[in-house]
This record gives sequence, structure tokens and C-alpha cells, in this order.
Amino acid sequence: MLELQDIHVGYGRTTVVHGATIEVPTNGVAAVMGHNGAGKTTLLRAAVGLLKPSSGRIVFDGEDITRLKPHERVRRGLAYVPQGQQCFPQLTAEENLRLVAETKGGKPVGEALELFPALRPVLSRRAGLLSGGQRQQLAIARAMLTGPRLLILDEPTEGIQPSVVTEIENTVQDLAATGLAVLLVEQHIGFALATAGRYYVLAAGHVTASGHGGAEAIDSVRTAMTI
Ligand SMILES: Nc1ncnc2c1ncn2[C@@H]1O[C@H](COP(=O)(O)OP(=O)(O)OP(=O)(O)O)[C@@H](O)[C@H]1O
Repeated sequence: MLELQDIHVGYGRTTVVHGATIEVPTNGVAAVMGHNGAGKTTLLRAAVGLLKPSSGRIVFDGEDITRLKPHERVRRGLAYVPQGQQCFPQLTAEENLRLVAETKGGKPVGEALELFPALRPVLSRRAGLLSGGQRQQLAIARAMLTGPRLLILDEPTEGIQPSVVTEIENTVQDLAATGLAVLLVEQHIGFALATAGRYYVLAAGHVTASGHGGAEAIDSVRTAMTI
């Protein structure tokens, strides 16, 4: 469904990702793991059009989208949830959702609440006052209102209280179980491999290991991450 082919991308003259090739299958989940600074976020930014690769191709459903602008990629069915539970903190949870729901092609707020019933009781609360877990759910709910076919998540469990991490993990797994394709950047190896059919390890901007997900891949990933 999404193919990142030999992507080189970085900032100014500095190349951060050196020829990464990653594939997210239709209805499948791919996880990208790697240490801080490995280039995971940079690669996601290239996938959604926020950074321009210096070389390589991005193909979505057979179409070369390398030169498309971010909003054109959203229209084709890509949604991106950046790191850090990003919401408008001064707006209520409902207003955060309405910002997307009331744009052209947006889904009604009610659809997000069906997926995330835990947001119902906090709809009138300012997003900045929600817990990290609630804000993450809100950020994912907002992305879902664009009606994506591929959800790109950058470290959805980062900065979340340990007691709520499982809730976020379940949310991501439930979405994946509906057939939504997911590209997941994640530091929690256990969660990433339990969720993903395919994994990639990125180290210093290179894909150094890849394979099928599942608990049996844990040792290979751990080894790849210690190199
Ligand atoms: N806006 C920027 N301008 C210049 N360099 C940047 C910028 N953002 C990130 N970098 C650099 O690019 C490299 C990769 O960063 P990136 O955020 O992609 O890594 P990451 O694997 O996502 O790490 P983390 O898990 O900490 O988010 C790092 O050396 C970082 O300092």
C-alpha cells in the first residue's frame, strides 16, 4: 500500500536517512524501531510530505506521491499523528475534533466518539488539561476523522503514564484489526512486534534489520538495536 523506496532525506545539507526502503502492506501494520536520533521521525515526515527527499520514491496504492503536498496525501488517505500528543491545548477536546470534522471531507465528530468512547466525558475539557493518554486518544481520533486508509503514528506510547500505555496499545491494535493499514514508529519493542506484521530497525539512518513481526522476532530486533 505504501512503499518508501530508497529514501534519502534530511535537513539542509545534512542527510539523516540514507536510502531507507520500507513497505506497509494493504490492511497491514509495519513497525519502525530504532534508538533516539536514528531518523525515524524524519522518515515519517518524508512519507507525509513535510520533508522533501533528496532521492528515492514514495508510492501509495501504486501512485507515485513523492511530489505531492501534505494535504494532497491526506486526501488520498494518509493520516499522520506526530510525536507528543499534539492538540490545540486552549481548545476543548470537542473543538479539536470539530476542526477536522468541519473541513471538506471530514467525518462527523460522532464517528470519532464511536471509536474512542473514553473521550465522551471529557469533550468540554480543554485539551491542555487532559491526561497524556486522553490527549493521545484525541490526536488519533482527530486523524481518524480524515477517513484515512493508512494511519502513520509516531511513538504513540511515548510520554504516556505506564498504567495507560496498554490502553493506547489496545487502541492501535483495535484500529489495525479493522483493516486500517498502520505505519508505527515505536520504542516499545514488545508492543511493536505484537502489532506489526513487518518490522524494520533503523540505525543512524540505515535500515539494518527487517522481517516478520511477532514475539519470535524480539531477539533479532534486540540484537539489531545493540549493534
Ligand atoms: N528540524 C531539524 N533540523 C535539523 N536536524 C534535525 C531536525 N530534526 C531532527 N534532526 C536531526 O535528525 C536526526 C534524526 O532525528 P529524528 O527525530 O528523525 O530521529 P528519531 O529516530 O525519530 O529519534 P526520536 O526517537 O528521538 O524521535 C537527529 O540527529 C536530529 O538531531
